Amino acid sequence: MWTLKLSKGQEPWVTSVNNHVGRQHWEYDSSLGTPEEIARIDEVRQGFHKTRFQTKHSSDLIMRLQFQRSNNQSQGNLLVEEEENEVKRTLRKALRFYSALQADDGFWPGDYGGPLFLLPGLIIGLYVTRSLNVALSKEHQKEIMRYLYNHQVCDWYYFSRKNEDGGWGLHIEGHSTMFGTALTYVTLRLLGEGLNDEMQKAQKWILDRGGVVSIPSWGKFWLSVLGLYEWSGNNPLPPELWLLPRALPLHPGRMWCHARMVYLPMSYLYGKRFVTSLNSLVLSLRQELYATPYHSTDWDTARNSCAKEDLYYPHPVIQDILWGGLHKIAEPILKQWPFSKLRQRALSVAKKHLEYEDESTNYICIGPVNKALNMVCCWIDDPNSQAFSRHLARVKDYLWLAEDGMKMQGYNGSQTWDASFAVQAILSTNLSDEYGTMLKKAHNFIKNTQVRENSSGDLDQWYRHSSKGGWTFSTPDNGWTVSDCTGEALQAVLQLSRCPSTIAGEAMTADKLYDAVHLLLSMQNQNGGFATYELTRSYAWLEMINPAETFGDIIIDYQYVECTSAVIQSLNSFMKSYPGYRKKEITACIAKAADYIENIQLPDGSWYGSWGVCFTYATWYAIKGLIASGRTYQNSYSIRRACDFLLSKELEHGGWGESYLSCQNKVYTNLEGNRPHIVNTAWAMLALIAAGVASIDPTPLHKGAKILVQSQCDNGDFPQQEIIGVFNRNCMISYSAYRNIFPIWALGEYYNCVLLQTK
Ligand SMILES: CC(C)=CCC[C@@H](C)[C@H]1CC[C@@]2(C)C3=C(CC[C@]12C)[C@@]1(C)CC[C@H](O)C(C)(C)[C@@H]1CC3
Repeated sequence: MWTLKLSKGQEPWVTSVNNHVGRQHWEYDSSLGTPEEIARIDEVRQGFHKTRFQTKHSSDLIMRLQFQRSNNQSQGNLLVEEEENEVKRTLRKALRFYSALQADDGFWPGDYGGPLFLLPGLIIGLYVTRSLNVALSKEHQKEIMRYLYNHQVCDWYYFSRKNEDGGWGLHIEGHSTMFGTALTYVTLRLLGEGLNDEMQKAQKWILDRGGVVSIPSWGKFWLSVLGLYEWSGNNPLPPELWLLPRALPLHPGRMWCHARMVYLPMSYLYGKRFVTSLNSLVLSLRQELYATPYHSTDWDTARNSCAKEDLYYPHPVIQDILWGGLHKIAEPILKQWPFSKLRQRALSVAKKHLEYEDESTNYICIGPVNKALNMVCCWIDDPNSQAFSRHLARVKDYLWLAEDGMKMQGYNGSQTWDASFAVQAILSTNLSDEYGTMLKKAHNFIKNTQVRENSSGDLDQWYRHSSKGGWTFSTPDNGWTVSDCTGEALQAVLQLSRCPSTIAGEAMTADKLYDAVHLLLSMQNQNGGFATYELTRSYAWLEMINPAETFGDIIIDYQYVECTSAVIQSLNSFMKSYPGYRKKEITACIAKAADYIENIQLPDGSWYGSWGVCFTYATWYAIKGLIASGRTYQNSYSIRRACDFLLSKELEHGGWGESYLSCQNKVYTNLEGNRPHIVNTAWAMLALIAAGVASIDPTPLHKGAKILVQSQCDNGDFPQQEIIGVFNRNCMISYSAYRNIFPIWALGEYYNCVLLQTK
């Protein structure tokens, strides 16, 4: 049976800065599990499979079953009094349930899946490094295949295009794309699948669109490594960019760290034109995926071809001219002596940066894409290297098992982020006396996950911002601190520090809080806004050279309303506890940040959300930020317009429900059938309550609360609904903890700030 291992890292090659606290990974042990337990797991798997075309999001049930089995002592008052208020009863049940899902080390493990282009990168990476069976047991491979088949788009689902599907999307809820379909097809073939019915449908999907030549650039890249596509059919990814002066706007050191860290190993492999040795499977795939014979493909035209299903960000002409020039003029020159020396030099500089990233993240890497790529880079240099072994040992940190199978997550988890929200949600209920143990544990977790030191060496040389005092999204072993992750964690520990230590445990010491504040203050941009991991280092017009057709806004680290608001809220909270510390700077920072938020408000009163779906998420953040900066409903036109926007989107029968289409189309879109979504409902309610709308008319809040109360499951859990996270405009990602955290938070605020106040 599968078990989820928490905060464990005793195996060789795995290093940690905090003794592995927060690490989560799955292991299979055939000797574990009673027949009943195994049958129950099969049952939830079948349940997902049966309804997979209607409910595309899994509900993280295998983990829930494990917690149920381990009989985790749930807390709180088990005797729910008959006459108790319905909202309070819902909250008690919800907290009791959620406390039973908490790990001993204080975090809430969970599924961070959603994108479908991540597993193929890993499987191709493991295949070319001949490590598929080393890193993944047969059981892993079985669950991975279960996952992939479970998320194949059904042919009868899209009635209008009967018998036309069988592909895979960019993410679990999306329409079929060449990127998803071709890479998943290849993945299944590498895992040993033959041309069964499902595979034939997928193959037809690909061939009907002219074959794999029109896969987007990241797909072309992976296929080239595998020998399924020629390097000459890729646009150049010159490692020489790393040799340019930093003053140039397009220097990689000035890009968004995710783009920088993905294009770094890509340029290394491109510079080396690495291709795995061809074998019969690869040769067969060359026949299966191309509509015309492989060797007659026009690779030059293929460089710029992209299937219409995948095209989210079409290349501007200037990009085609740029790549064309580099491809036709620069690349041939760089192959000739003495210019080839330049390439060698660029490759060795790139390798140094790769090593730095690997080491400063304990081989986790900043994300799932460069994780797989860096691993391949280490292997091609030395298959027996320590570095490669250390990479293999961290593969499991990205894999998650649920009833839909085993997936590759978007990060090595969302541990710190979820724990920080969870604390704020629990505190909002005012039931903390009953849930002290849960809070104490979470408090310890957040204290244990603060990043204590900057990454090594001269930060500037490695294009790193400082990280001391910050928090990452996942664990400190990942090393990359984020502005809003730091903001949310700081708010959580500050709120906890105001609770009696008998309930919440010892407060964090002032010096550590100062470190966090210091870091946050160093991250504010000229215009007042905050970006994600670093300062904005270059210009938005550089987006012109974004080569990834499927993602928008990836080239630089832009400022975001979410990040800006989280920082305002945390600094404001800090000022309450430490009014004298860097007061002038903090006050100025908050005022400027609030102006930034106001400046980017959209004409309809909303804000566009970049990391959650979508206008409801960002508008919640914006309102909270503006309120924390001292503005009020009464004195701020901006807040009033924002509230009007949210009120105008409430559904007829109460609640809010926003579709992921809002993110890609940038237009507010209800979920199909105008259904409410508990997480959107909670965000909207939290925003309206914070703005004080209840004192004007509490009816919309009563209606929202009713939706939340009615949605609760008998055991205190809440249902998993549509996918609620997003990145780079077009790809969706799961936030599995939100279904518990946000209804608790919104009902907590509702109970204390609306019901009790209007009694
Ligand atoms: C296009 C590429 C490189 C794909 C790999 C996926 C990453 C880029 C995604 C996966 C998780 C992800 C959505 C994340 C974020 C950035 C983009 C990430 C890292 C951040 C840190 C941005 C700031 C956000 O407020 C928040 C903290 C919620 C997220 C967390 C996850």
